[in-house]
This record gives sequence, structure tokens and C-alpha cells, in this order.
Amino acid sequence: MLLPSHSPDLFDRFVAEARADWAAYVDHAFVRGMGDGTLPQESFRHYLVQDYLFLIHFARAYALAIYKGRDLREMQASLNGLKAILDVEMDLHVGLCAGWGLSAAELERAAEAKATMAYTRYVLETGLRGDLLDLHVALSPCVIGYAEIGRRLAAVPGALDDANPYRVWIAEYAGEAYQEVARAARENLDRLAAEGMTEARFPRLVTIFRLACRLEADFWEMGMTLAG
Ligand SMILES: Cc1ncc(C[n+]2csc(CCO)c2C)c(N)n1
Repeated sequence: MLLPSHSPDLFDRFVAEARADWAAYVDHAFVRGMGDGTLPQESFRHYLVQDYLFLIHFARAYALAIYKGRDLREMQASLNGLKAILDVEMDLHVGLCAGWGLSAAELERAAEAKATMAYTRYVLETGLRGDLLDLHVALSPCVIGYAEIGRRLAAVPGALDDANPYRVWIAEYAGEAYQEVARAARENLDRLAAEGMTEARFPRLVTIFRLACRLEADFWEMGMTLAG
């Protein structure tokens, strides 16, 4: 029997339901500016500082996912995610920031922008009041969206050329290692849904997904406008 090469997973269903908000996020002017190299470097620096603060709260969300795990396997999986962020991702980010002239001390004393606060607290609150599926749906535009953005940008002619100051960022998210992280996140969503998501719950999950996409778009906007 011939199987379809790709049947829609839960994430694809969210995207189909929230098409406009998804597009406003993954095709934001900030993203296009990275692809063609026209993004003002000051905007990227502002983004990098805020992303440092974002990643700290992202780590807290993974810590919450350990707490919300229903068995040891789920807790272990979230622990691995938390370790990857604290032991690997943060160092990578601090290294990227150093290349852009941002010292660790500067990152540490930075004040949180409103868009950073809104997005990170929304994700944490969604996880606090809901279950593991709610939390992972809130996190999915972030984890899976960046893989999509990386792939799209890598396909832009010249995006990975030496002349583009954003080539390192693009190569990182377009790279196989990060694409695999996103694939695993998709599978994780499907597994959590298979373990008890009723169709009646789907619209509420779409609402969480849509809001998270809008808050991601606001995060790009904050970088673009240098908003505090
Ligand atoms: C605003 C914002 N959204 C998404 C990501 C992507 N991201 C978030 S956490 C993480 C590590 C995954 O283990 C990655 C790649 C980001 N950096 N900043």
C-alpha cells in the first residue's frame, strides 16, 4: 500500500487554523531583513539582548514541564530539554552576542522589554494553569517556528554569503541539528495529543497557538522598533 509521504500532524493543523497570525510571524519584516541583510544592526543587537532574557524564561518553562510530567519518562524528556538550554544554548547565545559586541555583563544588566515580558509570562501562565499539552502548544511556535524561518531564509539567494551579517544566525536554525529539534517537538505534540486530546479541546489549543504566534511577531516588532 502506498502511504502519503507527509500526512498533516497536529502542528500543521494549528498552522492551517491560524494562517494569518502564523504568516505575520514567520514572514515578519525583521525576518526578511535578516534574509537580505538589510535589517539594521542596532535592531539585531536589541533583539539579541532581549533573546538572552527570553531564553532564561524559556528554561523556566522547561523546568515547569518537568513538574507537569505525568511519569518519569516525560519528566526525563523535559529535563533533557532544560539541560540543552542551560548547558548548551545559553553558551551559544552568549557567544553569538559577544561576536556582536555585547558582553555578558551587558546582557545581565539589561532591562526586560514589555514584549519579552508579555510572551514569556504568557507561556509560563498557560503551562501553570494547564497541562503538558497546553504548555507545549504555547512553546511550539517558538521551537518549530524558528526551524521554519531558518529553512526559508537559507533558501533566499545570498542569505548565507559572507556579505550577510546574519548568516551565522540563519545557518544555525537552518542546520540539521536544529531541524531535528523541531521534528522531535512535532512528534512530541502528536504523542501528547494521542494520549488524550479530544477534538472538543482543539479550538482552545488553536487559541493558545494563535496568541503565541502573535507574541512572537510582537517580539520581532520590538527588535525592529527598539522598543523597551
Ligand atoms: C523569541 C524567540 N523565539 C524562539 C527562539 C528559538 N528558541 C527558543 S529556545 C531554543 C532552544 C531550544 O532548545 C530556541 C532555538 C528564540 N531563541 N527566541
